[in-house]
Amino acid sequence: MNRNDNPLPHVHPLQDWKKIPIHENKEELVSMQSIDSGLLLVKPQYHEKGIVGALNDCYVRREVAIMLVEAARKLPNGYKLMIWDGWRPFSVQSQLYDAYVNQLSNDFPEFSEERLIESARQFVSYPNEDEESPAPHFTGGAVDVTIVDSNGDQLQMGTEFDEFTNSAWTKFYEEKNNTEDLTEDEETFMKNRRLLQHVMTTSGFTNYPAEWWHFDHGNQWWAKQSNEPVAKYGLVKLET
Ligand SMILES: C[C@@H](N)C(=O)N[C@H](C)C(=O)O
Ligand SMILES: [Zn+2]
Repeated sequence: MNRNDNPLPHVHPLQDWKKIPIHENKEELVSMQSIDSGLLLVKPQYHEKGIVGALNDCYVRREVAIMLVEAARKLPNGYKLMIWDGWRPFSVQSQLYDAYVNQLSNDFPEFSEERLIESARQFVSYPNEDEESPAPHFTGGAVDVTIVDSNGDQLQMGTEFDEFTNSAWTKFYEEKNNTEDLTEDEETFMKNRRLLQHVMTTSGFTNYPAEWWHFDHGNQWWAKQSNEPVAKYGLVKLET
């Protein structure tokens, strides 16, 4: 990351989500590889990147799996939803968090400890295993996804997965469009993000505003964004 791509705003876009009570409904985690809808592609990114402990599959709560198929059905003919990540082991979340804090502290040595942590948590959740406020990917209710077209190509969204820059903010191109003319490519990124937002949010997911690829259902981030008084998914472990 270069200094002109400072990860600002450095505040977490969701506030006070930790106070939302969790009434755990004990739905099981299901393997996305085992779902044969013909509409989903499972490409576990952290396994592909060689992160130790990352699974070669994506697991989500049962209802979330059903909702992902529903979202994929809303795509144009031949398009598929690509699932990059779902439930995460503690070791994977910790490695992602530590690596990003280290990267930020190298790139921005002048940052105070507080600013470093705030900036890091904008893009990678602290690996909190507290029952009252678990990291979203510990609940089986968080997914990282994109769209693949009928040629098997990923739609261009303007950033790669886990590119932690301002342009990863879901509304980045919408806001740019309000103040200047977008290039043809930028128009495409904006429209592709709109399509992903549409199929996911009309299927019951909420989007995390700092990442166009991250969606939630049932956990505290979802409850916060959809004004639900309680969350239904808390900390869950994968039975092996
Ligand atoms: C690391 C990235 N893919 C992601 O999922 N970020 C959110 C904020 C998280 O770690 O919970
Ligand atoms: Zn995510």
